[in-house]
Amino acid sequence: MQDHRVDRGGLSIHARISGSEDANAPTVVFANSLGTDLRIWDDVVAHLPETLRIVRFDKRGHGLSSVPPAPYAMGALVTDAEAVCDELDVRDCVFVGLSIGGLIAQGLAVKRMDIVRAMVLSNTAAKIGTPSLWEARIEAVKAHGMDNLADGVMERWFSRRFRESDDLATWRQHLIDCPPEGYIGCCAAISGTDFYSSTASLRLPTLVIAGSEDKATPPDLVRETADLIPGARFELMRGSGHLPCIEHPQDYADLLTGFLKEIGHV
Ligand SMILES: O=C(O)CCC(=O)CC(=O)O
Repeated sequence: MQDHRVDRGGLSIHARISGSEDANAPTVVFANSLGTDLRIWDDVVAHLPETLRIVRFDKRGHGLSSVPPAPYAMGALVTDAEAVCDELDVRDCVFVGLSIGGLIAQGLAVKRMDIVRAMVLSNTAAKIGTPSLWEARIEAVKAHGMDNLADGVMERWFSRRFRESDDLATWRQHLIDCPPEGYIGCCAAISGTDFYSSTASLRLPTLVIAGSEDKATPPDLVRETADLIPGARFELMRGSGHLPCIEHPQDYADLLTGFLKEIGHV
């Protein structure tokens, strides 16, 4: 495993490579969700074929990346992902994006077909929420901090079964540890993003994953985005909330591996 720092004009984006050390190996890139860092993929990565080169990164304002002042533009988040891929010589990858990571995937696929050969859009949509929802979330964080948000977020992130387990505390703490500036910055980026037209123009192999108990991006919303892309396959993970990679990592890895086999990436 190698950690990298990708310079973005004074900002530093933290990236991690695991799996194959061969830069020519088939590559899978993972982009995570709001209020999380690249550790959400740990248990999925452990179940993927060893032949893959796996690249993960913390978007700006999250994990070990820099925290510039909010607000952030979606274009900047997409350019961060592009810079990570260019710096690490990623071409023809399968780009897996969860929630805001899925927005980044859609933006990057439109911009850089040489980088993205296929996408996995997980618990995401072409447009997530409304500007008023995001404005209220931003004001709540400014007024009361991350702790105050945590109970509501856990309800949207996880199924009831998971919320009653001992594992919840770890992920709740990750959310509370997220820098408020980074969280607010990314809320603003989501608020300003509507990819309906550009995503409808995409023609590349796409797997779309939803969680039956996802209250942040419910299955119907996710399916609507799958329907925009001709040939996209929609999969519903039963008993999962917004973060199926944490709740059911083996099943999630199996879905990814099946898709990678279908498109000849493993
Ligand atoms: O998870 C995301 O990236 C955005 C959707 C969201 O707001 C999830 C949550 O409720 O925290």
